[in-house]
Amino acid sequence: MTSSSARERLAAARLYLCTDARSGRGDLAEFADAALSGGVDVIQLRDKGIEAREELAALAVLADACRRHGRLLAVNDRADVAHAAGADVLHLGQGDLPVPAARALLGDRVVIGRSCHAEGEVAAAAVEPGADYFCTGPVWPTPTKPGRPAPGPALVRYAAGLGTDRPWFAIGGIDAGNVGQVLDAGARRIVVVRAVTEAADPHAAARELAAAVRSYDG
Ligand SMILES: Cc1ncc(COP(=O)(O)OP(=O)(O)O)c(N)n1
Ligand SMILES: Cc1nc(C(=O)O)sc1CCOP(=O)(O)O
Ligand SMILES: [Mg+2]
Repeated sequence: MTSSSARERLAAARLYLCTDARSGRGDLAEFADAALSGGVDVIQLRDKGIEAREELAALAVLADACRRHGRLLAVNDRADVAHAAGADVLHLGQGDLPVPAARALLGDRVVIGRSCHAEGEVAAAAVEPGADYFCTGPVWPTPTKPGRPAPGPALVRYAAGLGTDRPWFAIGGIDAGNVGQVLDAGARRIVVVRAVTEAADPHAAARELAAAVRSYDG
Protein backbone atom coordinates (compact mmCIF):
# COMPACT_ATOMS: atom_id res chain seq x y z
CA MET A 1 0.00 0.00 0.00
CA THR A 2 1.36 3.48 -0.79
CA SER A 3 1.40 6.20 1.84
CA SER A 4 -1.17 8.25 -0.05
CA SER A 5 -3.64 5.39 -0.10
CA ALA A 6 -3.33 4.89 3.68
CA ARG A 7 -3.94 8.64 4.14
CA GLU A 8 -6.88 8.57 1.77
CA ARG A 9 -8.35 5.60 3.61
CA LEU A 10 -7.84 7.32 6.97
CA ALA A 11 -9.64 10.38 5.59
CA ALA A 12 -12.51 8.16 4.44
CA ALA A 13 -12.66 6.34 7.81
CA ARG A 14 -15.66 7.04 10.02
CA LEU A 15 -15.39 4.45 12.81
CA TYR A 16 -12.09 3.86 14.65
CA LEU A 17 -11.83 1.18 17.34
CA CYS A 18 -9.26 0.88 20.12
CA THR A 19 -9.02 -2.60 21.61
CA ASP A 20 -6.79 -4.39 24.07
CA ALA A 21 -5.26 -7.79 23.35
CA ARG A 22 -7.89 -9.66 25.37
CA SER A 23 -11.07 -8.52 23.63
CA GLY A 24 -13.18 -11.38 22.35
CA ARG A 25 -12.61 -13.33 25.55
CA GLY A 26 -9.28 -14.62 24.32
CA ASP A 27 -10.12 -14.94 20.62
CA LEU A 28 -8.78 -11.66 19.30
CA ALA A 29 -9.02 -12.78 15.66
CA GLU A 30 -12.72 -13.61 16.02
CA PHE A 31 -13.37 -10.30 17.79
CA ALA A 32 -11.50 -8.33 15.10
CA ASP A 33 -13.39 -10.11 12.32
CA ALA A 34 -16.70 -9.27 13.99
CA ALA A 35 -15.80 -5.60 14.48
CA LEU A 36 -14.33 -5.13 10.99
CA SER A 37 -17.19 -6.86 9.21
CA GLY A 38 -19.53 -4.63 11.23
CA GLY A 39 -17.97 -1.49 9.74
CA VAL A 40 -14.89 -0.56 11.79
CA ASP A 41 -12.43 1.22 9.47
CA VAL A 42 -9.36 1.40 11.74
CA ILE A 43 -8.31 -0.89 14.61
CA GLN A 44 -5.78 0.30 17.15
CA LEU A 45 -4.17 -2.02 19.68
CA ARG A 46 -4.30 0.01 22.90
CA ASP A 47 -3.04 -2.18 25.71
CA LYS A 48 -1.24 -0.05 28.26
CA GLY A 49 1.67 -1.78 29.95
CA ILE A 50 1.75 -4.79 27.64
CA GLU A 51 5.24 -6.11 26.91
CA ALA A 52 6.53 -5.37 23.41
CA ARG A 53 6.81 -9.04 22.44
CA GLU A 54 3.20 -9.70 23.47
CA GLU A 55 2.10 -6.49 21.77
CA LEU A 56 3.70 -7.59 18.50
CA ALA A 57 1.99 -10.98 18.73
CA ALA A 58 -1.43 -9.32 19.18
CA LEU A 59 -0.64 -6.87 16.38
CA ALA A 60 0.12 -9.78 14.05
CA VAL A 61 -3.39 -11.11 14.70
CA LEU A 62 -4.95 -7.69 14.07
CA ALA A 63 -2.76 -7.11 10.99
CA ASP A 64 -4.00 -10.33 9.46
CA ALA A 65 -7.63 -9.34 10.11
CA CYS A 66 -7.07 -5.83 8.72
CA ARG A 67 -5.46 -7.26 5.58
CA ARG A 68 -8.39 -9.62 5.02
CA HIS A 69 -10.92 -6.80 5.45
CA GLY A 70 -8.87 -4.09 3.70
CA ARG A 71 -8.80 -1.86 6.80
CA LEU A 72 -6.11 0.11 8.64
CA LEU A 73 -4.00 -1.15 11.54
CA ALA A 74 -2.98 1.40 14.19
CA VAL A 75 -0.42 1.23 17.01
CA ASN A 76 -0.66 3.34 20.14
CA ASP A 77 2.25 5.34 21.61
CA ARG A 78 5.30 3.49 20.22
CA ALA A 79 6.98 4.26 16.89
CA ASP A 80 9.35 1.30 17.23
CA VAL A 81 6.43 -1.10 17.63
CA ALA A 82 4.55 0.54 14.73
CA HIS A 83 7.61 0.01 12.53
CA ALA A 84 8.14 -3.59 13.64
CA ALA A 85 4.45 -4.42 13.10
CA GLY A 86 4.30 -2.76 9.67
CA ALA A 87 1.35 -0.70 10.94
CA ASP A 88 -0.48 1.83 8.78
CA VAL A 89 -1.07 4.31 11.63
CA LEU A 90 0.70 5.49 14.80
CA HIS A 91 -1.34 7.35 17.42
CA LEU A 92 0.46 9.82 19.70
CA GLY A 93 -0.89 11.65 22.75
CA GLN A 94 0.30 14.96 24.15
CA GLY A 95 2.80 13.18 26.40
CA ASP A 96 4.04 10.70 23.82
CA LEU A 97 6.84 11.09 21.26
CA PRO A 98 6.78 14.42 19.43
CA VAL A 99 5.48 14.02 15.87
CA PRO A 100 8.82 14.97 14.19
CA ALA A 101 10.66 12.30 16.20
CA ALA A 102 8.12 9.64 15.21
CA ARG A 103 8.15 10.83 11.61
CA ALA A 104 11.95 10.61 11.51
CA LEU A 105 11.74 6.98 12.66
CA LEU A 106 8.82 5.94 10.46
CA GLY A 107 9.28 7.94 7.26
CA ASP A 108 6.38 9.19 5.17
CA ARG A 109 4.49 5.89 4.77
CA VAL A 110 2.87 5.79 8.18
CA VAL A 111 -0.15 7.95 9.05
CA ILE A 112 0.36 9.79 12.36
CA GLY A 113 -2.44 10.98 14.65
CA ARG A 114 -2.54 13.20 17.73
CA SER A 115 -4.76 13.42 20.82
CA CYS A 116 -6.17 16.81 21.86
CA HIS A 117 -7.99 17.75 25.06
CA ALA A 118 -8.24 21.54 24.83
CA GLU A 119 -8.86 24.22 22.21
CA GLY A 120 -5.20 25.22 21.95
CA GLU A 121 -4.17 21.62 21.32
CA VAL A 122 -6.84 21.24 18.64
CA ALA A 123 -5.78 24.46 16.90
CA ALA A 124 -2.15 23.31 16.96
CA ALA A 125 -2.90 19.75 15.77
CA ALA A 126 -4.97 21.06 12.87
CA VAL A 127 -1.83 22.58 11.32
CA GLU A 128 1.01 20.62 12.96
CA PRO A 129 3.54 19.55 10.31
CA GLY A 130 3.82 15.77 10.01
CA ALA A 131 0.49 15.03 11.73
CA ASP A 132 -2.22 13.54 9.53
CA TYR A 133 -5.26 13.51 11.83
CA PHE A 134 -6.27 14.41 15.37
CA CYS A 135 -8.76 13.35 18.04
CA THR A 136 -10.74 15.52 20.48
CA GLY A 137 -11.89 14.28 23.83
CA PRO A 138 -13.04 12.92 26.05
CA VAL A 139 -16.51 13.97 24.96
CA TRP A 140 -17.77 12.41 28.21
CA PRO A 141 -15.89 11.14 31.27
CA THR A 142 -14.89 7.54 30.70
CA PRO A 143 -13.53 4.72 32.85
CA THR A 144 -11.33 3.74 29.91
CA LYS A 145 -9.26 6.88 30.58
CA PRO A 146 -9.67 7.46 34.33
CA GLY A 147 -8.78 10.88 35.67
CA ARG A 148 -8.89 12.56 32.27
CA PRO A 149 -11.17 15.63 32.57
CA ALA A 150 -13.79 15.77 29.83
CA PRO A 151 -13.99 19.00 27.79
CA GLY A 152 -17.34 17.71 26.55
CA PRO A 153 -19.17 18.31 23.27
CA ALA A 154 -17.93 21.94 23.37
CA LEU A 155 -14.52 20.80 22.13
CA VAL A 156 -16.18 18.90 19.29
CA ARG A 157 -18.04 22.09 18.33
CA TYR A 158 -14.75 24.02 18.48
CA ALA A 159 -12.99 21.52 16.17
CA ALA A 160 -15.92 21.57 13.75
CA GLY A 161 -15.85 25.38 13.77
CA LEU A 162 -12.23 25.41 12.56
CA GLY A 163 -13.39 24.06 9.21
CA THR A 164 -10.07 22.24 8.83
CA ASP A 165 -9.43 19.84 5.95
CA ARG A 166 -7.40 17.63 8.31
CA PRO A 167 -9.39 14.54 9.33
CA TRP A 168 -10.43 14.49 12.99
CA PHE A 169 -12.32 12.17 15.32
CA ALA A 170 -14.30 12.60 18.54
CA ILE A 171 -13.50 10.14 21.36
CA GLY A 172 -14.57 9.36 24.92
CA GLY A 173 -17.77 7.87 26.27
CA ILE A 174 -19.39 7.50 22.86
CA ASP A 175 -21.96 4.77 22.30
CA ALA A 176 -25.02 4.11 20.17
CA GLY A 177 -27.23 6.03 22.60
CA ASN A 178 -25.30 9.32 22.48
CA VAL A 179 -23.52 9.26 19.11
CA GLY A 180 -26.22 11.52 17.68
CA GLN A 181 -25.16 14.31 20.08
CA VAL A 182 -21.55 13.98 18.89
CA LEU A 183 -22.61 14.16 15.26
CA ASP A 184 -24.94 17.09 15.96
CA ALA A 185 -21.94 18.87 17.53
CA GLY A 186 -20.14 18.55 14.18
CA ALA A 187 -18.05 15.36 14.33
CA ARG A 188 -18.07 13.12 11.25
CA ARG A 189 -15.66 10.51 12.60
CA ILE A 190 -15.64 8.75 15.97
CA VAL A 191 -13.36 6.55 18.07
CA VAL A 192 -14.83 4.03 20.51
CA VAL A 193 -13.52 1.47 22.97
CA ARG A 194 -16.17 -0.02 25.32
CA ALA A 195 -19.08 0.47 22.93
CA VAL A 196 -17.62 -2.38 20.86
CA THR A 197 -15.15 -4.21 23.14
CA GLU A 198 -17.79 -4.67 25.87
CA ALA A 199 -20.74 -5.29 23.56
CA ALA A 200 -22.45 -8.69 23.77
CA ASP A 201 -22.42 -8.65 19.95
CA PRO A 202 -19.41 -6.61 18.69
CA HIS A 203 -20.47 -7.04 15.06
CA ALA A 204 -23.94 -5.58 15.70
CA ALA A 205 -22.50 -2.79 17.89
CA ALA A 206 -20.03 -1.77 15.18
CA ARG A 207 -22.72 -1.96 12.50
CA GLU A 208 -25.06 0.32 14.47
CA LEU A 209 -22.32 2.91 15.14
CA ALA A 210 -21.03 2.81 11.55
CA ALA A 211 -24.55 3.30 10.19
CA ALA A 212 -25.15 6.24 12.55
CA VAL A 213 -21.91 8.00 11.56
CA ARG A 214 -22.32 7.30 7.85
CA SER A 215 -25.89 8.61 7.95
CA TYR A 216 -24.37 12.11 8.44
CA ASP A 217 -22.18 11.83 5.30
CA GLY A 218 -22.91 14.01 2.30
C1 LIG B 1 -7.51 7.24 18.25
C2 LIG B 1 -7.03 7.60 19.60
N1 LIG B 1 -7.38 8.78 20.14
C3 LIG B 1 -6.93 9.12 21.36
C4 LIG B 1 -6.12 8.27 22.07
C5 LIG B 1 -5.56 8.65 23.41
O1 LIG B 1 -4.15 8.83 23.34
P1 LIG B 1 -3.35 9.33 24.65
O2 LIG B 1 -3.90 10.62 25.09
O3 LIG B 1 -1.91 9.25 24.35
O4 LIG B 1 -3.72 8.25 25.73
P2 LIG B 1 -3.43 6.68 25.72
O5 LIG B 1 -4.42 6.03 24.83
O6 LIG B 1 -2.04 6.46 25.22
O7 LIG B 1 -3.62 6.26 27.14
C6 LIG B 1 -5.79 7.04 21.47
N2 LIG B 1 -5.02 6.13 22.08
N3 LIG B 1 -6.25 6.73 20.26
C1 LIG C 1 -8.23 6.17 24.97
C2 LIG C 1 -8.98 7.43 25.17
N1 LIG C 1 -8.46 8.65 24.82
C3 LIG C 1 -9.30 9.65 25.11
C4 LIG C 1 -8.99 11.05 24.81
O1 LIG C 1 -9.78 11.91 25.17
O2 LIG C 1 -7.96 11.27 24.19
S1 LIG C 1 -10.76 9.13 25.77
C5 LIG C 1 -10.25 7.53 25.68
C6 LIG C 1 -11.09 6.36 26.11
C7 LIG C 1 -12.34 6.17 25.29
O3 LIG C 1 -12.91 4.98 25.72
P1 LIG C 1 -14.47 4.70 25.71
O4 LIG C 1 -14.90 4.70 24.28
O5 LIG C 1 -14.56 3.32 26.32
O6 LIG C 1 -15.13 5.73 26.54
MG1 LIG D 1 -0.64 7.69 24.24
